[in-house]
This record gives sequence, structure tokens and C-alpha cells, in this order.
Amino acid sequence: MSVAAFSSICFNRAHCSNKELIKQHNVKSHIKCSIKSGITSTLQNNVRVGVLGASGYTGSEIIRLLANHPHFGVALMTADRKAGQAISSVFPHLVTQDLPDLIAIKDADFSDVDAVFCCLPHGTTQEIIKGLPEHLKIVDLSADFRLRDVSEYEEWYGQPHRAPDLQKEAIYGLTEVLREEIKNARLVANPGCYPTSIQLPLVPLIKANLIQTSNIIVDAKSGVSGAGRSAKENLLFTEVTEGMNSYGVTRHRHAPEIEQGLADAAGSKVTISFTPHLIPMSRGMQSTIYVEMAPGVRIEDLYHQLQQSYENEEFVVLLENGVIPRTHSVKGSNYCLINVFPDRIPGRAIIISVIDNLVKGASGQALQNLNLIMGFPENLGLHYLPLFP
Ligand SMILES: NC(=O)C1=CN([C@@H]2O[C@H](COP(=O)(O)OP(=O)(O)OC[C@H]3O[C@@H](n4cnc5c(N)ncnc54)[C@H](OP(=O)(O)O)[C@@H]3O)[C@@H](O)[C@H]2O)C=CC1
Ligand SMILES: CC(=O)N[C@@H](CCC(=O)OP(=O)(O)O)C(=O)O
Repeated sequence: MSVAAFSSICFNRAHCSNKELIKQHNVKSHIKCSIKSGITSTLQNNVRVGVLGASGYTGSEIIRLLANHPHFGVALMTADRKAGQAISSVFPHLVTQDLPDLIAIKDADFSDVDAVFCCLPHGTTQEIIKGLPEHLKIVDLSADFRLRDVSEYEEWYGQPHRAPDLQKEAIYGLTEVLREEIKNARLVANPGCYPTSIQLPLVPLIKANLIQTSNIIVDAKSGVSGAGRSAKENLLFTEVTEGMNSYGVTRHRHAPEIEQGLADAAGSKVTISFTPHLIPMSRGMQSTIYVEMAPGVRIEDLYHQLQQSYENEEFVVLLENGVIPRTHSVKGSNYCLINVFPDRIPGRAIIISVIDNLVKGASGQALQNLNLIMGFPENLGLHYLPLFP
């Protein structure tokens, strides 16, 4: 999307009620206005959604987004250690929502549920999804079904794949790239946050043969919510604040996921240098990507290609020439902002891509995907302006 279109869509969305959107798309639904009443009775909507792992960061983010969705209502929410609690005691920011209590997955009755967001740790997810009833549409936010090659999963995740048959039917959920396949999927493997921020700018450039695939270097940084809500020593305030650290150097498990997507775009194997960093902010992610342009290609060609590829996309925005994408400019929203700059070394370019790891990097993209699967416009429930600063 262009910058002008980005500003006008943000303005129009902010002034467009759910009712108007439904009129536009000619779909019936019961709606309560959460802004007027302060309470949303989500069960009156017509697609009944389960959130597995609702007591985690991505699960609660799904619930926040669904509060503005005209058709999806939360019918069921699960937790592990927090099963039995009210969601408002785990997440007081959700107190205004009329939601069911958290239950254990083993106690969940899915007979009246149409679709689930699976927001569970990788490694636990394959067994759980294997046990779900066949009628459910599933968007899995974990990494358990992202790698098509089961042996590659086993190598990078250090454990056997427990549902290789299901792996065959999983569709990778990078919405802007695989939209048509996602529409017909039963199980979508939602991409990781780093892979989303990296593939969105690189895939169109690789498909157009504008950059060399042998020399891609990615320096990426994530806010701490990327690591989930469970307590870990390296995530203590004292460990994270006033400093930053690289991790997973040369062996982060997102490398094969990114390489799988880039290889699909290139039609041949791609290997990248990828180093993630943990930085002291709660949400947000920046990927700074160093590439070598193909012979004869100029920086304007990269810019033009990205402009063309994303001019009709609502959530991927190429900034004006020279404007630097900032994580502040996407916080709380489903946008990915990108730009491309000439390096001082001739023939090289620097691409900067920012997302909110919990929205476009997880729950927002998951909602885009479930909208597609259920036949709705993919932007429903996603009209949040970035929370600046
Ligand atoms: N955070 C991010 O930015 C992103 C995360 N992801 C992926 O999404 C998934 C969820 O991440 P996130 O929300 O951050 O994680 P959290 O740690 O914040 O939440 C995990 C959730 O899963 C539940 N849970 C944990 N273990 C089990 C189990 N054995 N059986 C059933 N439920 C269990 C937890 O319940 P309880 O609270 O009761 O223990 C909690 O509800 C992960 O696979 C993650 O890698 C993907 C993209 C980005
Ligand atoms: C800061 C931090 O720890 N981030 C996580 C990535 C979050 C994510 O996308 O994880 P999944 O692939 O499991 O979905 C990590 O590096 O493992």
C-alpha cells in the first residue's frame, strides 16, 4: 500500500463502523457496540471461536482483536496452569468483555465450536491438534506445522514430529503471499514473527530476480513479549532492561522457516545469515536486512517492485523514499512498514521492516487467516491504528 493510501485507509477505518462494513459485505450478524455499552457479548456472533492458550500473550491478543470483530465470538478459552480462573483475573485489561472462564483443554467441548486459534508452545501443539475434532478450522500460531520437511523440524526443534500426516495438509499462513491456498485450508501454520518481518520484503524482490540470494544478512530485534509470558530467568526485568543481547547465533530455529519461504520464491535453495536480538521493549520487532542487488539493478528498481507488489495490500506499507520505519509506528496494529535504502557499498541495499510481533507477527496475521478461511474480508477486526508513541 502507498503512504497516501495508508493514511486515508487509517482515517476511513477509524470512522467506519462494523455495521457499515457488514453492509458493504452483505453479511448478517448480531452486534453489540463495545464502545457504547462497555461490554461485548461475543457469543451472539455467528462464528464460534475457541482460543487454546488464552492465558498467554498471543491468546489474549486474539481476544483483544476479536472484541472488534463483527462475526467471530469467543465460545471457549483454555489454559494450563491458569485453568479454572476468570480471564479478568489473569488479564484485567479484558475485564469489560463477557467471556467464558479458562478451562483445561481436556475439559473442552468442541462440538459447538467452528474454529480455533491454537496459541500453545511449540512441541505441545502437534499432539493437541491431532486430538481435535475434524470439523474444526485451525490456525496454529506455534511453529509445529511450519516446516514442510518433517526431518528438518526434528533437526531444528530437537524432538520427533508427532503428527506427520497433519503436516501434509498444513498451509503456511504468510497471508499476502499464500492467500489463495489459505482460503481453502483446514489447518494453517501461522508464520513466526521474525519470518513474517523478513519474508514480506524479500519474497517479491527474490521473485523478481532483483537481489542475489547467496548473500542475505538479517539483523533482527524483538521486544520481550516475543518470548511468551511464562517465567524465565533471562526475561527478568534486571536481565533485560538497559541492555540488549543476541541469541540463537547461527542456530535460531526461524532460519529454516525463513529459508523455506525464500527458496519457494527463488525456486532454489537459499541460505541466510540471521541473528536475532532481545531488546528492552515489550512489543515490536525490526529486521534490518542487507542484500546485494543483481547485476544492473538499481535501488529504484527495488523500491518500484515493492511499491507494485504491495500497492493493493492493506497491511504492508512501503514508506516514502528516505523515511525510516520505526517500531513505534506499528505498535498494537497489524501493519508491516518497510523501506529500502542504498548502502554506501555500491551494489548493496539495506531493507528495514517493522511489525508488532504480537499482531502482524502472530495474532493479527492469524485473524487475517481465519477471516480468509471463513470467507470474510481479511481485514475484519483488524482496524487498529498504531499506538504512537
Ligand atoms: N509471543 C510472540 O510474539 C509470538 C509467539 N508465537 C508462538 O505462539 C505460541 C504462543 O505464544 P505466547 O502466547 O507468546 O506464549 P505464552 O507462554 O504467553 O502462552 C502459552 C499458553 O499456552 C498454555 N500452555 C502452556 N503449556 C501448555 C500445555 N502443556 N498444555 C496446554 N496449554 C499449555 C499456557 O497456559 P498457562 O498460562 O495456564 O500456563 C498459555 O495459555 C507459541 O508457540 C509461540 O512460539 C508466534 C509468533 C509470535
Ligand atoms: C524474543 C523471543 O524469544 N522470540 C521468540 C520468537 C517468537 C516466535 O515467533 O516464536 P515461534 O516460532 O515459536 O512462534 C524466539 O526467538 O524463540
